[in-house]
Amino acid sequence: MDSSNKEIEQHYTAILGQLGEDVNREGLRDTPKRAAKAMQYLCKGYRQTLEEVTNGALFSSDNSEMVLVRDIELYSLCEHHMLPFIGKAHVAYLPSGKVLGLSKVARIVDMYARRLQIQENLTHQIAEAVQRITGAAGVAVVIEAKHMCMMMRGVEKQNSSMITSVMLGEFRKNAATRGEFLGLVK
Ligand SMILES: Nc1nc2c(ncn2[C@@H]2O[C@H](COP(=O)(O)OP(=O)(O)OP(=O)(O)O)[C@@H](O)[C@H]2O)c(=O)[nH]1
Ligand SMILES: [Zn+2]
Repeated sequence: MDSSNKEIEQHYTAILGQLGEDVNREGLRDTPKRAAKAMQYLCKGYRQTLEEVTNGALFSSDNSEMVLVRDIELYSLCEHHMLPFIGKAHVAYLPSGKVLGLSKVARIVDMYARRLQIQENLTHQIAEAVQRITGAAGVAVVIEAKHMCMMMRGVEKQNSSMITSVMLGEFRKNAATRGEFLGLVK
């Protein structure tokens, strides 16, 4: 990690120079190092696994009613521009013998958000991971986010947001279950 940080740092120095900056001025002296560290943090999901972030926090339960964790804040980077998209995720599942530690749902969201993403794939990856780790009868994920690449540049639309959803298992098959979920996250 240290040697790759050093390399990223050197690339940032070159980029700053190419952008017309004086890379030796005081305010920028440590900027390549800080930027490399920040980018490593924003992409730390590449170095995590589902097993690691859930840490075995899976508990036996007879409850088969919907578990919903809503309004999980989310910071990711779009893979097209490497600019942030920011929003919230709602994640629900129908337990089938096992429930997941509450915080682990948010940790799963973060693990996939802290990579270069498009929102559709992020939504899908979270749903598949929750399904895989819990063996749930169904999983639903909705993400609503604003993309800086659409706001700060490009088409420059400040008020649009993107909503994506993935429904697996019972949430896909059963309109009433899906309706209950959508009603709760509205
Ligand atoms: N579907 C989807 N598109 C995204 C996401 N994030 C960014 N984009 C879009 O990716 C597209 C890339 O289009 P290009 O034409 O290759 O790139 P560009 O010239 O920078 O496009 P503009 O943003 O329209 O200026 C743009 O339409 C972005 O809005 C995402 O999460 N999902
Ligand atoms: Zn983008």
